Amino acid sequence: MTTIEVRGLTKKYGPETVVDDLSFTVEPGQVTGFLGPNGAGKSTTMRMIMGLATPARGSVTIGGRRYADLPAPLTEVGALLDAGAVHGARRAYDHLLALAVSNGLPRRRVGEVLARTGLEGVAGRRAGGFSLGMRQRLGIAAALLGDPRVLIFDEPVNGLDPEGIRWIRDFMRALAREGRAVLVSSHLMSEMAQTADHLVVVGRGRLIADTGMSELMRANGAGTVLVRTSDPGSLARRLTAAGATVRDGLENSLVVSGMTGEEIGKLAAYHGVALSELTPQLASLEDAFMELTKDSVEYQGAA
Ligand SMILES: Nc1ncnc2c1ncn2[C@@H]1O[C@H](COP(=O)(O)OP(=O)(O)OP(=O)(O)O)[C@@H](O)[C@H]1O
Repeated sequence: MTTIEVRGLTKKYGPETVVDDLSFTVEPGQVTGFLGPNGAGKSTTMRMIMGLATPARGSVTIGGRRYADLPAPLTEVGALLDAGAVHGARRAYDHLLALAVSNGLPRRRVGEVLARTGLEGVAGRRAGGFSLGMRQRLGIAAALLGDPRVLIFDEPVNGLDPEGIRWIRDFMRALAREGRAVLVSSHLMSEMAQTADHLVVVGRGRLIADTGMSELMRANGAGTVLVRTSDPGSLARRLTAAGATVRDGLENSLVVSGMTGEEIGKLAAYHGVALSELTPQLASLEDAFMELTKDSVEYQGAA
């Protein structure tokens, strides 16, 4: 099983320390969200993992070896760092074929990754005419060419429409289910809450938190569901009898923990109770992130 081990990683640009003594591990079989405000050092860290920037101190290894020491890097680690990096005049198929050939990978991988990313239909089209979503898919196809155990994605959903976001999210989860180690950066907690199993939070280049998503949810009261109905009293009794914890919310609502929205909906339907609202609460998680990173946001907006 291949992991990424980041140990004491430090990077300076001039007098600025942009990554500061950072240590964390990216485990296989899960999506690790790399979260932090703009300028926190996420891209720089990812570039150091991929051997594209040199650390001032510290080390990064993939399966125990530095990127530069990997005999066939594309078969160990794939990365999507900049979706715009494809030559616009190149056809998608040719772009992938050139990468495969120059890295000693079998030609059949091109067809396989085009199929996996849903690009077969546009394989003969020039990348310059691709939408952002298609360019992202092409970048992901390139990252998958060597069938690597480790994948790194820098802000992959930035600028995508909801369907594109959904596709990338599901794709990352599928890659993790296959046992791969997936590291994905974002500056949005709401995005990570729906994608990541584990979170590494950074601010001003420093580690702020390294935690399981579910632990963070529990610690911050997320995972509760807001429920509204015309007879909250009787629904509260039924929910409590079913094992949930219920407290009164604002304006006659109930705040329920210990049951998912789906379970609450089914229970209400079973008892013939009409619900006017059923909303999973993520806000407290967003608040927790703001609180964690408030001292490390570079440009504070005026309140
Ligand atoms: N090549 C470079 N030369 C000088 N400074 C740089 C360079 N690359 C990044 N920086 C600076 O390093 C800091 C961290 O940038 P980085 O892009 O790693 O952050 P980030 O967390 O990925 O944020 P974003 O989401 O905005 O890309 C920023 O202050 C940035 O201006």
